[in-house]
Amino acid sequence: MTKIGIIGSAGRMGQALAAVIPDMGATLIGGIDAGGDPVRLSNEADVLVDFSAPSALETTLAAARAAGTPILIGTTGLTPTHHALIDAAASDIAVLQTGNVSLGVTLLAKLVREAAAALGADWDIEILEMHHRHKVDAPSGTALLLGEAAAAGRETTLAESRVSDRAGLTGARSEGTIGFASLRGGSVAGDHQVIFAGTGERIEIGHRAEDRAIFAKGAITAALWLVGKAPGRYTMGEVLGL
Ligand SMILES: NC(=O)C1=CN([C@@H]2O[C@H](COP(=O)(O)OP(=O)(O)OC[C@H]3O[C@@H](n4cnc5c(N)ncnc54)[C@H](OP(=O)(O)O)[C@@H]3O)[C@@H](O)[C@H]2O)C=CC1
Ligand SMILES: O=C(O)C1=N[C@H](C(=O)O)C[C@H](O)C1
Repeated sequence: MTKIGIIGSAGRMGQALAAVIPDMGATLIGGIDAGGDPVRLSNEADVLVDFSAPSALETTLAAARAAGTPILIGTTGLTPTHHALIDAAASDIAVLQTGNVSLGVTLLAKLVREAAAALGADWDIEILEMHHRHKVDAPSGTALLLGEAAAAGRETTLAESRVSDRAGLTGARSEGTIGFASLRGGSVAGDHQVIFAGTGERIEIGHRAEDRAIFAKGAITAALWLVGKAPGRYTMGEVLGL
């Protein structure tokens, strides 16, 4: 059976992962939290699953590379520097990083890309997300993933079109921008809505996560898929055949 090591094992996602692993033909061989040793875990595991904090990523990737262990990265709040580290690691090991491991959001991203391509820049795109009161990063990794899909549909980048800090006298909306709004409260597992606002009509498509089990199952499916893959950076679309 495939041996899985978890980075962030005592957290909300770590616990959700531990609950699904026995039913997915895998074994949980260990996990670490802040202060834990990723080197030993990387050497013992066939694949690592990371749902922790951005500050953990550099040492985790170094340990995974040294051991030749593939890794699924679900942690959000990553910066361009983290993405550069992931790109570098992908020259030695198989890596899949995504802001959302669910089937539903992976399909939603594809639909958003198609809609953005079909509608053109005079349809304003706004992305609304709501998460539980404990979440520490905003916009969510999923919202950014959906924004990237929308930008790709328009043949541009999110870096060129992102607006996520409206407050005060903002001025009118600039055409072609992609706006973000973040709500926090209660125990919401993760709601995302993409709004295409035209003149006189709107299209709204979205996804609601009702339980973290969908993330845990998606993460383990992806982790098992990564075992034995050549070094490189992979996507959930490739895992799910979408
Ligand atoms: N991609 C996806 O589909 C999903 C992504 N996520 C993301 O996963 C991450 C974790 O979410 P969640 O489980 O709710 O968060 P929690 O705060 O519940 O858990 C985070 C865990 O990571 C541990 N941790 C912190 N720093 C380190 C470190 N340096 N090394 C190892 N472990 C560390 C914490 O340990 P300690 O308490 O000791 O600090 C804690 O146990 C977030 O970034 C979240 O956005 C969540 C769901 C789905
Ligand atoms: O922190 C969470 O809980 C979640 N984080 C991910 C994100 O930032 O999009 C995925 C999911 O929405 C839950």
